[in-house]
Amino acid sequence: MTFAQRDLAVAPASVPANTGPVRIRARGLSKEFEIAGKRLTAVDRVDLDIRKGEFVSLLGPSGCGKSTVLNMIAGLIPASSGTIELDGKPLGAGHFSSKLGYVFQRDTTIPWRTVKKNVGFGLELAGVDRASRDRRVNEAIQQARLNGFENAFPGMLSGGMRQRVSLMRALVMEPDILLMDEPFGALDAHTKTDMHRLLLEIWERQHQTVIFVTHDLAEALTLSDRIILLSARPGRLKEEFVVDFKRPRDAVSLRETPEYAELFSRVWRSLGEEMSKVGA
Ligand SMILES: Nc1ncnc2c1ncn2[C@@H]1O[C@H](COP(=O)(O)OP(=O)(O)OP(=O)(O)O)[C@@H](O)[C@H]1O
Repeated sequence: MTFAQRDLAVAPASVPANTGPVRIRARGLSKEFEIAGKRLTAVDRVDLDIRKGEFVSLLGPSGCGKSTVLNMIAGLIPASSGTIELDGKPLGAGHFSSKLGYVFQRDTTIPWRTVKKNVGFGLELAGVDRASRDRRVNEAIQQARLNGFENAFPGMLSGGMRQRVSLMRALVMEPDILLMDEPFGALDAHTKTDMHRLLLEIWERQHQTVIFVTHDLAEALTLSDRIILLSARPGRLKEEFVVDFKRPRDAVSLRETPEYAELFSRVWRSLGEEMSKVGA
């Protein structure tokens, strides 16, 4: 199925996200770093089950190990102990699966390539032929409302537009698992909300399995099916929250509902306990 066909095939919204098969399973996942001769436990025995098509946010205070968990799942860094399985098969460090797409917080656009060439970079590396590449890139550019900027260089774009380029560069590869590390952390509130709308629009059609790292509770509530709260370092599982607001969601009007306010204050209290440990 092409990017466009898949995009048009509206996924059944009524299927509860948390009853599908487990795609990513982590057991006893731990990571120790050595800093100036001292061992630091960043992540401590984390167990995760992320189901097919689920949108899960990893939330926690700064430095609690969220990115470290994501990087271990991506195979970018090895775990000190524990296991990670993808569809029931062990996933070792360095085994970056073609099923996985990764979007980083920092600007990863390539300054000397145009928008079109940035979006198509992965397809080019994968050896996709010119005609299919052009078609897929053009569709992605339309979808991200970047038309008119195909031949612009990243330096000519706003931060939000650059992040849309990075997002589409990952999505054009049609990953069915998307790992996102505070992708909108550097954007102002309005641009961030625009990105939430774009991501929700795409996800609600394609239902990728998403792990989204953030320390922004409003963002986690807007986007996710489930929030996994990590404790202050060393990152341990503290609490899980099911976010069952109906979909499709509107990133702005959702925040005006009583359900949102109720869940926000519940998670806020638990997150606040961990935040205060960091500050102490
Ligand atoms: N490569 C590394 N070498 C040494 N220490 C590291 C390394 N990467 C992360 N750490 C440490 O591990 C801990 C967890 O870091 P991590 O970046 O995973 O946290 P985080 O929850 O994603 O933080 P933030 O929200 O601020 O991005 C921190 O104390 C950090 O200093």
